[in-house]
Amino acid sequence: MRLPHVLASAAVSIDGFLDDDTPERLVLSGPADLDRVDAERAGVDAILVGGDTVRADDPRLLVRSPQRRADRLARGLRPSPLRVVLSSRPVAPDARVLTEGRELADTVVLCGPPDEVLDRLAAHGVVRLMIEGGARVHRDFLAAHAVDELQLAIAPRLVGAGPRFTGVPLQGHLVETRRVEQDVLLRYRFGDADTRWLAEACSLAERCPPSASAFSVGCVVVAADGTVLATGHSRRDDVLDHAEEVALRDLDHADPRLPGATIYTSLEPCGQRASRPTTCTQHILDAGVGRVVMAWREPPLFVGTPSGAARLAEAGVEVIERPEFVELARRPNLHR
Ligand SMILES: NC(=O)C1=CN([C@@H]2O[C@H](COP(=O)(O)OP(=O)(O)OC[C@H]3O[C@@H](n4cnc5c(N)ncnc54)[C@H](OP(=O)(O)O)[C@@H]3O)[C@@H](O)[C@H]2O)C=CC1
Ligand SMILES: Nc1c(N[C@@H]2O[C@H](COP(=O)(O)O)[C@@H](O)[C@H]2O)[nH]c(=O)[nH]c1=O
Repeated sequence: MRLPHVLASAAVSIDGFLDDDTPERLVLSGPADLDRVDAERAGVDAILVGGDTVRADDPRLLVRSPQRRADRLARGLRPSPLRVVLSSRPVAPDARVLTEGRELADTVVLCGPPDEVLDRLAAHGVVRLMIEGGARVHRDFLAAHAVDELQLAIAPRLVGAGPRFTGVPLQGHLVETRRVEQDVLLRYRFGDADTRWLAEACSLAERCPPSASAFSVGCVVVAADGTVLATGHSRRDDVLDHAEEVALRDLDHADPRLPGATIYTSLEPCGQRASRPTTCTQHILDAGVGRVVMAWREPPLFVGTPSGAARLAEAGVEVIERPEFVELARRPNLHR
């Protein structure tokens, strides 16, 4: 996994179009899906579009919800993510990405191949990037194998003519289908199994209610055949909840798939805790899960000597650490 983590987001018609062939802007998503996209915007560091999308749609590319803007501010972020326009020429001075919301977000214009653009954004501290189109930008980033997650909303209409959502030959892995009123959201991830499930665990960590006195962690339990058995994130059901604890709580420990399953977690499972008597390390051992893939080794912030990974390894669990995910795992943590 390289940084930034890239979420490509698009709305298409049933027949695969991103827009029609008229000059008027076509909004395919219904209100609930636009609100879902707004929540995704609030969870990234930058939103990127191509120059033709700016010329065709004149978007503002801002988080719309006042509550989400306030939540970002409370996390020490700008109210809305950095706006990035990919273009070989200057953006028209009257474009809304330049004239509107300047107090909420900056706008930069970048030019160059996807890898270079991503390196420049990473160097400026962008850990999560959302690409909102258009067709060419989606195609170029997919072709460069630079997309980690694709969110495709299918709207209930046929368009007939216009720019299509066109990719390249690339195998995706379906991680979720969700009805959003009249639209259907399809979520795909790319890459090998460990990479895509650890990235998914890090994305789940973004859902944690913020806390100054506990970590924000996400976790996915995946069977050997790729079936997701459970997911969890910190404080999911109760303020004291840990991610692995809630995921394993949802499972029957007699499930024969658990010994062959892997727990993907954005933080090393706790080996000591003050909040409850049973550690996540113990929950994992009790459930008999055979493999743990983790992103961030627990820093000695809340307990003196974090020891979860060592205890799991001593007990015969295969433990794999993927340090290239550390920045992604740290991002939702206020005290990082
Ligand atoms: N339904 C949906 O979710 C969405 C639909 N859309 C629709 O998509 C259409 C636009 O898509 P499309 O026409 O493919 O255009 P894009 O928005 O993908 O922009 C392509 C243009 O951006 C510039 N550009 C792209 N990549 C780079 C790069 N790496 N470096 C420098 N410049 C770059 C180039 O133009 P130049 O250098 O001349 O600026 C290029 O022609 C519109 O109709 C819009 O409504 C758009 C977003 C979302
Ligand atoms: N049409 C369309 C999308 N279009 C995207 O949203 C941008 C408009 O942003 P804003 O001006 O901030 O509202 C537009 O330029 C394009 O990137 N997105 C979606 O989720 N669903 C849709 O149907």
